[in-house]
Amino acid sequence: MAIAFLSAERSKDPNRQVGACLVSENGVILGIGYNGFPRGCSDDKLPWAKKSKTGNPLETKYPYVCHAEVNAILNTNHASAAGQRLYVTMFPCNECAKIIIQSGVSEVIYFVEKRLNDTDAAYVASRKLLSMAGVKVRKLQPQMDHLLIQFEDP
Ligand SMILES: Nc1ccn([C@H]2C[C@H](O)[C@@H](COP(=O)(O)O)O2)c(=O)n1
Ligand SMILES: [Zn+2]
Repeated sequence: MAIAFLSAERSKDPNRQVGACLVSENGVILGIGYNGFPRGCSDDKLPWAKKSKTGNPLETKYPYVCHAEVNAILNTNHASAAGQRLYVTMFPCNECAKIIIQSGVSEVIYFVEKRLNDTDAAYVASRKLLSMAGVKVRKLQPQMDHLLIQFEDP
């Protein structure tokens, strides 16, 4: 999870930085991702706004941004994520849940949930899909509340 948090630091999303880390059954790191625009799509040419002043959704980040979970899965060299665990700083949305399921991930370990109530359809649908597909889901109970990384000569 600490690697997922580190990865989230690289996100350019001014409102929310999400990180994910895919590990094998044996705990070997296979892929890391954070939320960002697709490769070759410049951060300077696409909007990071949550809302558009004109009401045009194309002026917001949502149609363009790749979620951290998808990036972590796609960044691995493995054709299938079968048996693997995905650590993610935020509970996955329904679109990510579909990809998590289809790629064969066995377990999702998350840190926080975005949804504020039970009516947020994307997160309710996500839970429903993950449960139906038999993907284990659990909230991390961290054994530490921070991790210090100090850049100095060892
Ligand atoms: N599980 C998730 C949920 C969200 N994201 C990304 C997508 C956006 O860049 C950001 C959410 O923005 P907000 O609506 O809170 O301003 O987080 C993700 O990567 N994984
Ligand atoms: Zn998502």
